[in-house]
Amino acid sequence: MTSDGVSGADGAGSAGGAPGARRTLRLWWELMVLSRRELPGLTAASLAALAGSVLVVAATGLSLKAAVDATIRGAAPAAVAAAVCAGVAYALSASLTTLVSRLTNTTNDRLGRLVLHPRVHHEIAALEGLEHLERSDFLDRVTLVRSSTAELAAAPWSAARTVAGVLRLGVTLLLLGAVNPWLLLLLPLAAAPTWADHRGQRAVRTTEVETAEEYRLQQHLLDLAVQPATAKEVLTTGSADGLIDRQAAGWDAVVRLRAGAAFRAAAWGLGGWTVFAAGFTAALALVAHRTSRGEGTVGDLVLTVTVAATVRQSLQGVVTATAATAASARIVEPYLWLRDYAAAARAGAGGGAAPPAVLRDGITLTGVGYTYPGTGQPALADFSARLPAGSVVAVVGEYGSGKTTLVKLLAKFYRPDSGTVLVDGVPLAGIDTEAWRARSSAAFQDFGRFRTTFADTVGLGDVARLEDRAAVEAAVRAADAEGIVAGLPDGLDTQLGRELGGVELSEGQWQRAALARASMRPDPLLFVLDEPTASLDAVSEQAIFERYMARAAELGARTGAVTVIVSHRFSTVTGADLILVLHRGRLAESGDHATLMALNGRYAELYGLQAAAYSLDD
Ligand SMILES: Nc1ncnc2c1ncn2[C@@H]1O[C@H](COP(=O)(O)OP(=O)(O)OP(=O)(O)O)[C@@H](O)[C@H]1O
Repeated sequence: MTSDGVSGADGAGSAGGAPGARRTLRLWWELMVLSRRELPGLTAASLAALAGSVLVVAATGLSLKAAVDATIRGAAPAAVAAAVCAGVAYALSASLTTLVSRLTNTTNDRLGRLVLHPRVHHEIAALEGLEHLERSDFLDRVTLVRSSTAELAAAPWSAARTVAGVLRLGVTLLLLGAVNPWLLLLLPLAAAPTWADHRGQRAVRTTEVETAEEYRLQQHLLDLAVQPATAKEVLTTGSADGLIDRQAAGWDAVVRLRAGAAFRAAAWGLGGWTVFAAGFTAALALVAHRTSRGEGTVGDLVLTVTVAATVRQSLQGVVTATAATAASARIVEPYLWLRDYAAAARAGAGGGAAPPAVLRDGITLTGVGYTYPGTGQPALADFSARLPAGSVVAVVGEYGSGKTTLVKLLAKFYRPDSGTVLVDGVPLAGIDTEAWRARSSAAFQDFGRFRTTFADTVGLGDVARLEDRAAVEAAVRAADAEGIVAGLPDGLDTQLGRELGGVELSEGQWQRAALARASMRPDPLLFVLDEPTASLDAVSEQAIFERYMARAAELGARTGAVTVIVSHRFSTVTGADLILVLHRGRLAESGDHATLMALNGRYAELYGLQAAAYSLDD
């Protein structure tokens, strides 16, 4: 996937920008429908409690007025009945508010954790390639969305609570308007705190997105100092204090900016409330004055005092729900952006052709170039080579010469910026990525440490055969890892990872586990070994290479697979059918060992230097 291929993601809004109102409404609706489908009981109960909370406002005020007027008229039964109604409505109004909160929080929590969280992870996992994992705009949003799926699920409920709050406020003002139309002026004044709060929240949101990168950096620095994988180096280099100081400075900067935005939001809120409080005070004075002059009933006065008191609560409800609705854009924007990104990536993913069952001709690269996003220098430029079916191809070259980039392009982790890759004459770009991956195997130099049982850490190389003991054992043998398994307390069933109560493997043992994992697929067309022995001693290295050369020959004969071995150690790849020598992202020389030695160029020079260093013969 190229960065161009996903530029449509910007359609969801730039960093901190609000998504369009129509898209937001559509997402709210979608989430509500999802909530009703996944949690029908909870959703129905939440909606019923919300509707009830509107009705009890009118019921409280009207029954109190009726009780007072009936008392003054001397109609005792009516007064008692109205008083009972008022009491019940009042009690309900208090408990319904709490009930709405509890029900919606439970609904959101469950929908967020059980439905949305896995969905987001599936969307991310389904993305082709690695490029997105190296884009800070993508990572910023993933960080926000992953930690806030319950908040995302809460977004439509915040909107529903805003609507219910506005209805409660409307009912309240209608009752007041019936007493005196001047009291309706409270309505525009009620908008002041809502608007001010909205403005403040927008500033908070923008600051959060702006500081997300700095936040991640300080989190990374903290992790460096405390995680076992890096703690060794941190302790040896004595860099803990420096790292923690830098983390503290980063954290301080984030907190200062976020606290500043929160303070400004609070100031906006206070200003809005002051405007409303002035209007509210004037309204109460007006009604008291009119009642004292006999221009209304005592019931009107009670109704006004009671209902006016709930104006504050209703307004508070609207403000809180509006603020929560506005704040939900914090999570709605990144969620929609990620969905757009995934959709654009899927649309740009191109073809769905099946890979060939057996490779007959091979893989041909013509003029292939690739530059990592954000870097000016091409990692691979104008690269052309034919990797014949059934061959072992070695890729050698100094650090940073583009070896790993080449194998990542073959594995379809990135798409070339220029040139073509053909698999038996069919463009790799047009081959379905998942299907191609299902016919590729790879062990990378930065191999994963899967802390599962040893059997699973190997079996995950071919999920379909995860439970197939014979396949797992064969893969273990291919990676010369039987000795490791024999030394484990529960053999293949040993749990790995000390932090999970299991056994910790050495670097070389982890690498062999990764090699075994890469040997799980039975019939790959592409078999990549990127520095497969970097963590192994010289004897193991030789043994591994011999096994993999034999496996390459067997695969080559059966499926025409191309085995690509990346190595710094020239002596290990002399038996390869084809050796590609990379230099600064370009193909400097190619041929088999004898041809390259006869050429007496770069390969011969580097081979000679290494042979001297390792005291090896040609
Ligand atoms: N994810 C990345 N983002 C940006 N630049 C990268 C990335 N990966 C590699 N590069 C750059 O691309 C160039 C080629 O890197 P590559 O990893 O392909 O080289 P290599 O020959 O495999 O190196 P090594 O022998 O150290 O593994 C280097 O300059 C490297 O800095």
